[in-house]
This record gives sequence, C-alpha cells and structure tokens, in this order.
Amino acid sequence: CSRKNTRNASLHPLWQSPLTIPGGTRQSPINIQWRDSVYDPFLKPLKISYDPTTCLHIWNNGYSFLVEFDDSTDRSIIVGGPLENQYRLKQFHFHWGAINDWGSEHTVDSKFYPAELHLVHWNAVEYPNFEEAVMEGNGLAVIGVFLKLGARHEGLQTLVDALPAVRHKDTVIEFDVFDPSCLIPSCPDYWTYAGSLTTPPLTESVTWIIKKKPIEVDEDQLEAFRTLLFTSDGEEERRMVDNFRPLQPLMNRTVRSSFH
Ligand SMILES: CCCCCNS(=O)(=O)c1cc(S(N)(=O)=O)ccc1C(=O)O
Ligand SMILES: [Zn+2]
Repeated sequence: CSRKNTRNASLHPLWQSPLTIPGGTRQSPINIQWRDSVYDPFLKPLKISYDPTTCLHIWNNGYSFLVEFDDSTDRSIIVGGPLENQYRLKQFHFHWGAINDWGSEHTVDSKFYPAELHLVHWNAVEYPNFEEAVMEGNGLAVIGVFLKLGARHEGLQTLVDALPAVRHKDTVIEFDVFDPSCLIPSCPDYWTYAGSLTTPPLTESVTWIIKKKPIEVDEDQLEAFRTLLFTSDGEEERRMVDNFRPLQPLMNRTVRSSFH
C-alpha cells in the first residue's frame, strides 16, 4: 500500500483530542522502520493462553467494536516476550480505513495495512484493576496484528456475522465463546517498543508487541467493518471508518525485534 497524503485522519472528527499529548515522549502509533529495529537476543517467545469461555460480548463504543473478556481471573493471559509479568486479556478491537489503501495505526517502512487488530492486556500482578494499570508505565501490553487483503478468514467470520447487531454506537450483543488466538499469526516474530494508548486518555502505559506477519482477510470482511456506524440509532449516520490515530514521533525510542 502506498502512503496517500489524502489521509487526513488528523482532521477527522474522531480526533478532537490533541494529536500528541503535551510533554508526551512515548506516543503511539509509530512507523516501524525495519532496518532501524534492533534484534534483541534476550527477548523471549511470547506465550499466549486464552480460555475461549472468558469471552463476554461484542459492543460498539463509538470508536470501534470491542470484544470484551472476563478479566476477573488469570484464565486468559500472555506472558514472556518483552514482558516482566503475565498480563490478562481485557478486550480486542480493530482500526480500519474507508478504503484498502490505509487503516492500520502502525506502519512498516511507511506501508499501511487496510486494518489492524489490537488485543489489550493489563498487568494484574502489580495492579488491582484495569483502570489503575492504564495509568502505569508497565500497566498494559497490546498485541498488534496487521490485516491484509487476501483469503477469507474463517475465524474472523464468526465476528463479522455478529456485526449487524452492533451497527450503532452503544449497542452490545452477547458473544460467549471465541478464541482470539485464531486471529494471531503462528509465526513468532514480533517488534516491541514502549508506547501509549492511541485513544484518550493516550496514557504512556503500553508495551506494544507488533506481529511481523499479517493475517489475511477478504474484501467482504473488511467491507463488513465499514458498515458499522460511529453514531447512535436515530442520529444522522456516520460510517465507522478511518478510526485510527495519526503516526506519532519516535523521539528517543528504539524498536526491538525478536528476529534477525
Ligand atoms: C480507563 C480508561 C481506559 C481507556 C482505554 N481503554 S482500552 O480498552 O485500553 C482501549 C485501547 C485502545 S488502543 N488502540 O489499544 O490504545 C483503543 C481503545 C480502547 C477503548 O477503551 O476503547
Ligand atoms: Zn487500538
């Protein structure tokens, strides 16, 4: 995908909040320049163990659609990789574009993918709840997975089939069994860097783990994302597209890779 200068997400109504928080030194998303990333032989493989029955519901929160999980126990966790502790799965969501030329939040060598999946986890070893973890430098760990146009993704289809039920902001549907590991590439390679939430409160509390390999989804599945609405039932409809934050300055950060 080539970078389009018509990508005016920074002017998008979604981003009333400041593009970069004043004094922010580790904001997300960023461009990952492959040749500038540094192989770290001490990075461990990321261990992912999700219990599909911890899945609760899908809801449209007016930014994206989120699949939320029961994070009251350690049944769905990640450990290893760059992480000192184990982190509990809270939710996953996506960012996507109006067209296939852009949509991801992170870029690789300035290339955009049409969409990006984020699996949000929090450090339940050191913090009592998610809200507190959101405010701490090592509070969150988000796995990022790029989506590229290709073959239909059967695991994603069960999610896509539920989207009409959450078309409007603040609608929710029960979704009681789903294993999100089917959305994560089997290739173990990832980049990792210290960053932030890409939506308010934009806190600098995220250890980002960005998978090198994308997953493939087909055009119909991307189009299904674009049928969602930012707006509530009864409001003038605004299609939920381009729900990504513009790229932020790398500043004094190094992106590490788990691979040569
Ligand atoms: C207590 C305030 C939490 C705000 C952030 N919530 S979150 O689940 O971490 C999240 C992360 C992200 S992101 N892109 O992973 O930073 C996007 C949306 C949300 C959300 O709340 O919808
Ligand atoms: Zn996100």
